[in-house]
Amino acid sequence: MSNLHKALDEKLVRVGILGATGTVGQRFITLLSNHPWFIIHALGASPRSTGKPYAKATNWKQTTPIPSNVREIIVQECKPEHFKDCAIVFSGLDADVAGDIEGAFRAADLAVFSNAKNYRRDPSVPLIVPLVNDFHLSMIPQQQAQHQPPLQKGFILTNANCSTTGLVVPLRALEKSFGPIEACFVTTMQAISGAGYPGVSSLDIIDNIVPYIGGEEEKMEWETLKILGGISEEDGQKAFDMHSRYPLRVSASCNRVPVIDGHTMTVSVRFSRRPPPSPQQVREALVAYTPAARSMGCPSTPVHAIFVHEEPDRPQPRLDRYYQDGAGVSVGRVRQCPVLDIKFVVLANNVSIGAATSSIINAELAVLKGVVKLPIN
Ligand SMILES: NC(=O)C1=CN([C@@H]2O[C@H](COP(=O)(O)OP(=O)(O)OC[C@H]3O[C@@H](n4cnc5c(N)ncnc54)[C@H](OP(=O)(O)O)[C@@H]3O)[C@@H](O)[C@H]2O)C=CC1
Ligand SMILES: N[C@@H](CC(=O)OP(=O)(O)O)C(=O)O
Repeated sequence: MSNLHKALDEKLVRVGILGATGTVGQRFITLLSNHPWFIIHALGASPRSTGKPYAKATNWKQTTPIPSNVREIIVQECKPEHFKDCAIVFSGLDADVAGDIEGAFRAADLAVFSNAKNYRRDPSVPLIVPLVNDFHLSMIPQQQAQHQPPLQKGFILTNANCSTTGLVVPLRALEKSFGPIEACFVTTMQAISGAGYPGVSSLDIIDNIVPYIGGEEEKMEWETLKILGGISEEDGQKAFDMHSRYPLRVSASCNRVPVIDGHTMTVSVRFSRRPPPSPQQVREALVAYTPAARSMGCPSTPVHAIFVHEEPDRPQPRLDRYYQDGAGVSVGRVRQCPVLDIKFVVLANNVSIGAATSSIINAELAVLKGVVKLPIN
């Protein structure tokens, strides 16, 4: 065990949660209330909630009770002064307000780990799915140096759209084993909780499928390229290469289905390599995939980044979304595709690995890599 791991086990790191009362915020609360390194210190939400004890402010929808250590914490306005003692600030803010609030927190030299879409396209902000592209953390010093005035500790790091997250984990595993993928068709069946609370009206979604989620297809199509791309450097300036060295084309079709949690998607891929790998080789590569976060000892990383089902009718959201506490990605039905090369089904828990769990593993990685500055570093 490293000295840093030992120090983290002995002294908990204070963290705050913005948007703590929402769907993603509640998942943060559940996961962080017994985290081995982090302790919840401050909570923020909208003016509707501020000044109230957390238990009164939130409309709790989790299957476990509100943790006793957060029930009485008074919800604050999302202003940096209330979070100045937090080494890490997680954000589950509504995208309508996340841009300004997260920007103000960064300017106050706070480290922000965001679930919102607002900064994902920013060329200085990493978009990190921790089971895939942890090395994009190396962009943070440049973001801090370019900020006016330059920052010592503050930055914004985002995680991906929940559907993108489920897609890129198996794609990375396949590219690692078989080289570039040049085309990908993906069709999603997305849970209602993806739209927050109260989200989609029951009259719209019961006995129905809604074949449109605003902005979702575009996000899947470009976020995938930023996440799977490398980082290039010219004249001392780093830039995300958007998978441009081996162009990948993604076509996404997104649907809302009457499932509470867990985004399912069907995926077909074409590899550059000829002949392409067989379904059995693909299965083996997915099972063998071990992200750096696991080898580095990030405590929230799942044992199996990808669990491959052999049964012909899995994964299913109701049965598989809480496996490994929702932290891994489930894959099944790996088989030949008569149009592209290989097709399979993916299930990812949108609120866990698709949101809060990814943010938390990103923060664990940032601590271990010294990107989050702690007195114990
Ligand atoms: N749900 C999911 O599966 C995923 C969501 N995301 C993203 O995560 C973020 C949160 O989503 P989700 O939890 O579903 O959304 P919710 O609508 O459930 O929660 C939104 C949160 O933002 C707070 N908020 C709203 N307005 C303000 C304001 N003016 N000032 C401060 N806080 C405010 C709310 O506080 P209050 O309760 O006081 O109104 C609440 O805590 C969004 O950006 C979303 O796009 C990303 C991936 C997956
Ligand atoms: N739009 C996603 C959830 C979400 O909020 O995505 P994003 O963080 O990319 O806006 C869904 O409906 O399932």
